[in-house]
Amino acid sequence: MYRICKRIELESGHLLSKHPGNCQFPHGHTRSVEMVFAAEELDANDMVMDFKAIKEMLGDFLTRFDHALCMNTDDPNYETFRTAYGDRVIPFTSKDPTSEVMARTVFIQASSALADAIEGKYAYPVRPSVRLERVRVWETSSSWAEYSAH
Ligand SMILES: Nc1nc2c(c(=O)[nH]1)N=C([C@H](O)[C@H](O)COP(=O)(O)OP(=O)(O)OP(=O)(O)O)CN2
Repeated sequence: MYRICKRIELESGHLLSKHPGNCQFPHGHTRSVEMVFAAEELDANDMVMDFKAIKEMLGDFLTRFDHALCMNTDDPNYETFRTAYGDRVIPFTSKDPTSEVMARTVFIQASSALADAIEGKYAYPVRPSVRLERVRVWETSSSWAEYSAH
């Protein structure tokens, strides 16, 4: 099995409304998002898929999180922040934007983008045999969360 990983870095703010400690207050992280794709065999270019394909598929989606604030829509201040900062406040419906929740959010988007890429909707071709293995979100240099299909 061959595996490749593309890492994208984001300056990302959030607050964890349910957290008992300091994480309930707005704060920021330099997050790394790692996306791992796998295939049994390499393609005609001796790749699982081109790294550039991953950026093409997911770059715009992830850029939305850069210099943005992720918030639980149940937070009592959500509407105030949203009114002040518009789409720079990214809603998480009744969930805290923990690393675990963000990893699952990116995984779902990456699964959908991979299906589109296999159908030929992007410039870089991707074979049907390529699969998304997991998404890992680094919150700090010592903490990460991962989401995978199994
Ligand atoms: N399972 C999770 N636990 C925590 C999350 C999370 O997303 N998932 N998030 C936080 C906070 O956002 C916090 O900013 C990060 O916590 P932590 O890794 O403890 O950060 P520190 O910089 O304080 O880490 P140290 O290694 O202790 O310096 C909290 N928990």
